[in-house]
Amino acid sequence: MPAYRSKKSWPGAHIAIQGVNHRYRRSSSNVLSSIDLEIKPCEQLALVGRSGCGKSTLLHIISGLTKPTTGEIRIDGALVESPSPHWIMMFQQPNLYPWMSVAQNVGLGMKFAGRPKQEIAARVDELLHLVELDGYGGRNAQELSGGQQQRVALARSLAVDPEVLLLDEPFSALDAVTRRALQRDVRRIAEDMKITLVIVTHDIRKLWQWPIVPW
Ligand SMILES: Nc1ncnc2c1ncn2[C@@H]1O[C@H](COP(=O)(O)OP(=O)(O)OP(=O)(O)O)[C@@H](O)[C@H]1O
Repeated sequence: MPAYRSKKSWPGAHIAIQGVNHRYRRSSSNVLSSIDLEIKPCEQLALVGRSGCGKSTLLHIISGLTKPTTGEIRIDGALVESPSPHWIMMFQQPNLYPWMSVAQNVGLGMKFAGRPKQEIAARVDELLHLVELDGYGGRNAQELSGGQQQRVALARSLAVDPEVLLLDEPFSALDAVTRRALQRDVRRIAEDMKITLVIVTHDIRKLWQWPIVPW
């Protein structure tokens, strides 16, 4: 696995989940009740709980995609109020654009951010090397296997240099060997790039060597 040394001089992002309650609009009860959790800079944590207990909802709240009914999320002291390239979520489906090449998918966030073409091309090459997809840049995204597509999704997430990566069971549909390799690689990359990492799952057997917080 190629190494990547972070240029960040800081210790990584700290996440504070404070008094979070959440109730969906048409629901009669809370999905989340009084959630308090502190995640330290560069910590790598697995939240494990039964199906339907609210794990995805909590990740959506941390990422700013969903506003909690009450309570708040702070990342390095700043209130999370909306999605941001600084805190990125990866989903079970890689959600690549099938009509685009692998390189175009990986570079999309940088393109939207207005980065120059040459910088995007160099960064995409670096990231494809990091996720062990050297030479795949020109391939069509839909020609890749499920594991390779998740590697592309990982490279795309890393392209914007996030501080926090939230994994909503992104590897659960993959075979055991591929899943284990991807988890090992994402943990190694997160350590190198000083990214705080949170994964959620209802299936503890699908985790590979994570510190676990039971729900
Ligand atoms: N948009 C929504 N509107 C109403 N209810 C929702 C919505 N999204 C999720 N829920 C409900 O909230 C509860 C928690 O859902 P959530 O997806 O957070 O659970 P989970 O722990 O991630 O489950 P799983 O392990 O099966 O993925 C479920 O009962 C679900 O039906």
